[in-house]
Amino acid sequence: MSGSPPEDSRGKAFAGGKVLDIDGHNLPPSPAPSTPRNGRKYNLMTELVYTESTDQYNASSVPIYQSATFKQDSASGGGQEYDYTRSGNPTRTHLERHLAKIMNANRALAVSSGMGALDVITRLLRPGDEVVTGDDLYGGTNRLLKYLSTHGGIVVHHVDTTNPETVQAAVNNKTAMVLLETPTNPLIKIVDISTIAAAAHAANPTAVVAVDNTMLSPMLLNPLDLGADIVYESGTKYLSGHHDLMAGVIAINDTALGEKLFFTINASGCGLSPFDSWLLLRGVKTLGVRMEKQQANAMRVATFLESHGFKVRYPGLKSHPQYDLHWSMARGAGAVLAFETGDVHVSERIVESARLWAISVSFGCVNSLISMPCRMSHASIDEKTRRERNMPEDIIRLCVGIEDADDLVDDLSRALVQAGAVNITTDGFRALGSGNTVGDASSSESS
Ligand SMILES: Cc1ncc(COP(=O)(O)O)c(C=O)c1O
Ligand SMILES: N[C@@H](CCSC[C@H](N)C(=O)O)C(=O)O
Repeated sequence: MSGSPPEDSRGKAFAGGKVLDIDGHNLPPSPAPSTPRNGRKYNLMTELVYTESTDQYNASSVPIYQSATFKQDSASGGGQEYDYTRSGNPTRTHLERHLAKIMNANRALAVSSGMGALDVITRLLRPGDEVVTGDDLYGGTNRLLKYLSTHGGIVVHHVDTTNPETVQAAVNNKTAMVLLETPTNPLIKIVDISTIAAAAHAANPTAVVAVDNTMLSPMLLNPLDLGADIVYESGTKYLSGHHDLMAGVIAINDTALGEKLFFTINASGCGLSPFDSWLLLRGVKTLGVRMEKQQANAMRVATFLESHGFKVRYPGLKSHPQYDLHWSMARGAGAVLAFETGDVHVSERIVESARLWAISVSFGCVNSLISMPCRMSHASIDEKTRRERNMPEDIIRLCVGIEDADDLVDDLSRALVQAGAVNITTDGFRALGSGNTVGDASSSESS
């Protein structure tokens, strides 16, 4: 599906050419797709901040076109780029072109939330279609898929996506979509995008492979380069980085697929607002520096926990069972990690003892968060299903921010001790039930 050359659909609309939607109707003029994906001039850290001004006054920060409608030159209903902000807005177009560039895509589309992005994508499905997806998925994704299987006539197969053969076995000629997350949320399992995309396309060439890249962001992973047809992510997380907006982003290479997705966005009215487009563009510019610091802090925290005997899930650690696979695809480990304590009440006490780490859902923000996924972000997955999918109730998720690493480790260390999560001796502490006591409870630099 991927790899079609870029095409300016706006040109077709203006030339009076017919661009038809999936049901055979004329499409409204859509804002021009981005410049070609290989049109990057600089390295990613530079491209994140570099945009060519499209403003008549050469404004350094793109203006917020806070206008719902645009005056037209004539009554003929054509001949200009924008008519109504639901269909297109200059601030949103500027953002979308910037996102397409950094997501290695021909086109990017900005919508009102990550779930809004998935909703748009799943409207490609028709009753009777099948979806193959993971058994460890963000709770909201699971909820939307469950809704579609209950009310939309879609058959959803949840399989172990860490095993490409299992995915391949689940794909058949009714499979319209393969939906992947890597690392998975919250168990931090790694999924081999290239192998699965190749196997899915071989088994059914019309199947669309969609990857949720929220956990890593385009800073660390480009699923389109690995054979995915669609990449989407919650812009609420790393892309914006400050938890001050909700946004979703979809990126594609295939022109026709892009038009279908744009049609749904315009028809359903979920395009990102001008103000949030501006905020997201501002956030993206610091994605590189934020991610570098967040990853360094996450590695420090993961190493600290592991050295004190906790079972830590983080692809930056060599102990991660899919370490090599992760690094064969990605440029970094991200800043979300999870660990278990063996006791749900101990986990609860750790979370509630933390002070610097805010008890909060979400991730990708500049400040550090701590949560219990089974009770918070993934509570919409019922307990029986969580058990069937081996989601440990005691799992704690840490979403690491840009604070001073010593402060983060010290606060966590204090919370572990206060919660009674560790055995303390004169020479240090170690996770309950994990063997010898090592480390020094009073120092973040221990072991
Ligand atoms: C992996 C993942 N995908 C998608 C979403 C949905 O994003 P949003 O909250 O912006 O709707 C979230 C979190 O909410 C998420 O964690
Ligand atoms: N109440 C919300 C929970 C949002 S979870 C946000 C984020 N994806 C995370 O993983 O923390 C809901 O029901 O969707």
